[in-house]
Amino acid sequence: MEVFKFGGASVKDADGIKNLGFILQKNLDKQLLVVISAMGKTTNALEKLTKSYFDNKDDIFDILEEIKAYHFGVIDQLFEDKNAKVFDEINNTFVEIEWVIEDEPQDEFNFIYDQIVSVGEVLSTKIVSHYLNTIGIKNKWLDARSYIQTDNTYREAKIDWEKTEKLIAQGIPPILKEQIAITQGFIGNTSENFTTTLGREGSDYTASIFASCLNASQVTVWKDVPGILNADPKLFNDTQKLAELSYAEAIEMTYYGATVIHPKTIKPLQNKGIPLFVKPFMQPEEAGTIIKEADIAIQIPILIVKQNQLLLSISTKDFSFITEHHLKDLFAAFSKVNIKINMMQISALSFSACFDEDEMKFKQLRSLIEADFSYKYNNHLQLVTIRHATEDSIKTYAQDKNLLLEQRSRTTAQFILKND
Ligand SMILES: Nc1ncnc2c1ncn2[C@@H]1O[C@H](COP(=O)(O)OP(=O)(O)O)[C@@H](O)[C@H]1O
Ligand SMILES: N[C@@H](CC(=O)OP(=O)(O)O)C(=O)O
Repeated sequence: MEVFKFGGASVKDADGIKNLGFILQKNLDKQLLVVISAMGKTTNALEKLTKSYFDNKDDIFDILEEIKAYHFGVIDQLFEDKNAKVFDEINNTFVEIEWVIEDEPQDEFNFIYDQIVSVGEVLSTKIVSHYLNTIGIKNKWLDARSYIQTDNTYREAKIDWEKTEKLIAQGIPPILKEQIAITQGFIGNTSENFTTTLGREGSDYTASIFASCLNASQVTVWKDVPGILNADPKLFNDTQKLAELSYAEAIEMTYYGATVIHPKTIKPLQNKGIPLFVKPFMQPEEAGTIIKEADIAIQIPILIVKQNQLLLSISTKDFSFITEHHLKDLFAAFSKVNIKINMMQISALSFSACFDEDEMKFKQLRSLIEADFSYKYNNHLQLVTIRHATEDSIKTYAQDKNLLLEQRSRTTAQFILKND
């Protein structure tokens, strides 16, 4: 069997959903499980709605109406029969949000976030499933929450692999023998039956979880790019496609911040030796990129840019050396507030760490360290990583820029730059 994953960009409008149908039509000879994200920028809009609800703002119903209008606009274009069941089903799905926002917020933000934001994937999969039925592609809509079991770390839920594997391996193969399965990316379920989400852009990871538990022969993620390129085409011209990548290189790229695939996606596939294809949904016949176990020499520099970085420089209050004892306390503080360090450097008198800007977490971190340490920081920075860097690539992307910190290893050069 195979797993396909369609992201938000591929199902952002009626034409996108028709194109998905076209791709599936060409793959009806396979046993297929299809994972789908929320349509277009729906997750961002639901995030905005959740914040507005939590902050008791007045614009909450306007935001909801906008999300509704977008979804009903798409189904209006897809379904000629205005009495089709899908209209009622989508309406009822929105009622789930209305129930939540009817009362004042009582629960913590992350819990509420997951109950509301998860609805985006429920909506998109219901629409796609009904549409496929109308064009004669027999399919079964599955609630991913009946399979993907997690802990209760809301917004960043951890998979309970044992339970998940059992549910998927027992429940799904008989369905795939009969028809295509359509399910949601990004969402899971706790043992108390509450909805969780796996972290932004987590649908790629969902595809990988299903594939691993079903021992799929391959996974294809359908994207708005020709495959994995040596840089984000939204930021750079003249990018080149990488036809093949090793699992290790793909893990490194996503670790350093290449957003084309969710960082947690590759490992479960690598463990089972399942190849991952990244293909363009607009040119489905194209080869795209294959990620697999192989020794693949990379011939060109790969460029990864992370925006909105904060560089924090920490010293002891009496300007004594930074010792392992200090580092132990500092790492404990970073870990406690859940800040992931993207790059760090230690000198005699200071410890510097670069991480994604997050006002709330940074405030918590400062309150943990300021009794023992003094600090200064710069924000709105860029972290540029060049894998397989050449002198030319370093000259082009880092030299003559406002450089705050750099680090180089045999394969990777990293630069923290101040935006001009
Ligand atoms: N190295 C890269 N190669 C290709 N695309 C990249 C790369 N780095 C970042 N991207 C971005 O990833 C986007 C596709 O990923 P994403 O938007 O998460 O897809 P989806 O949500 O549809 O699954 C592209 O539009 C591109 O801007
Ligand atoms: N809809 C979720 C999950 C996801 O993976 O979406 P996409 O496949 O469009 O990146 C998000 O936007 O975070």
